[in-house]
Amino acid sequence: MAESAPPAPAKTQLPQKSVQELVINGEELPENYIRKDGDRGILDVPLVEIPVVDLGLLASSSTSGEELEKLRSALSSWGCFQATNHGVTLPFLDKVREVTKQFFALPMEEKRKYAREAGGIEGYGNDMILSEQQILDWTDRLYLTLNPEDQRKLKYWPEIPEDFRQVYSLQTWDILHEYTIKLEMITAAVLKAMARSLNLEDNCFLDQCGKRPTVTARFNYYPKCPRPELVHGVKPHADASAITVLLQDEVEGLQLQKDDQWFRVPTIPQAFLINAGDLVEIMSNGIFKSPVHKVVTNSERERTSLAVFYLAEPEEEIQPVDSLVTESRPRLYKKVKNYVDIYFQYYQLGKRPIEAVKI
Ligand SMILES: O=C(O)CCC(=O)C(=O)O
Ligand SMILES: [Fe+2]
Repeated sequence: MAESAPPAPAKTQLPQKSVQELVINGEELPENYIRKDGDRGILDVPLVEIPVVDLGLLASSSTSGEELEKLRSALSSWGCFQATNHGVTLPFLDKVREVTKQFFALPMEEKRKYAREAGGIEGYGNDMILSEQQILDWTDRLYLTLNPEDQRKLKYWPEIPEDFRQVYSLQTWDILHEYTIKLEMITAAVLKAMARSLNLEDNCFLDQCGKRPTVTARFNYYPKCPRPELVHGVKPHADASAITVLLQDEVEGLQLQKDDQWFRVPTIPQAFLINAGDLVEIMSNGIFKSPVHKVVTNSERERTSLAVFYLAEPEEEIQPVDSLVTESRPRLYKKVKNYVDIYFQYYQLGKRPIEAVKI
């Protein structure tokens, strides 16, 4: 990154207990989960109809004009869209949802085999503790690197439920591997269409992310919370990715901020919610928005989701595409590499990481 060096990262510490254990033991809400901001009673916000984009139509040149415009408009206003007709069948999506639920339902000693280690990021655990004052999110997670394949840490890939790693139906690939491959195609098609929607060369966003982009998966589990208004499922943030592909279950919880107002995001069983991340906001010189979002929990139902982050190769330089910098639209962001490092350093200070690269 350029001149302004961010502060050194705090060492991640091992969490004492998963949120699930707190719930099982019927413990009082620990102090370090209770929000100190005054923003209470926020569960009942308006539902927003996020634009739905048909990825099949985007791909076909005879029909793509209108769909491209929908994509462009959705990403420049909301920063996200519901992607349908993406080529992944509903039974397969349901299978992914099911193994996610099965994993978090395993006995604690089984899940602990995949526990995150001190100083590490990957594996199973609760919110990563980055600073002492941090208010923890009401969530447990399993965090894995999917790509490049040679960087997978298979010791964190659950063997139970067995579908997670082993044979799915007649194929030799495991579910998560298969899901990774399907998402590779979808993310490439979407990043190309995003470029095309701005009259740019198809590969201009993809190329900036490098030949070996990092792709990570975050399986999120939000146990029921006796006092949902006191905690965050996930506190407000924007993603460090180029794009994020989110698979929600049937329980609502995601909220999106636009013009200082929060909106509930609906769940659509056959759709992915795809959002722009900070890298796309930078590359598009601010035309596409990396939306601030958060998750609220509820006292009646637990919720799971799977977020897949398509990131850049760490050493690749990301910057606004030349032709999007004009006299009327001056360059908004500096050149940046290793954005994930900057991201966590600013996040722990409660700042929006993208501020670090604004000109
Ligand atoms: O659980 C969700 O719906 C969203 C999770 C999320 O924002 C994230 O993992 O970055
Ligand atoms: Fe997110």
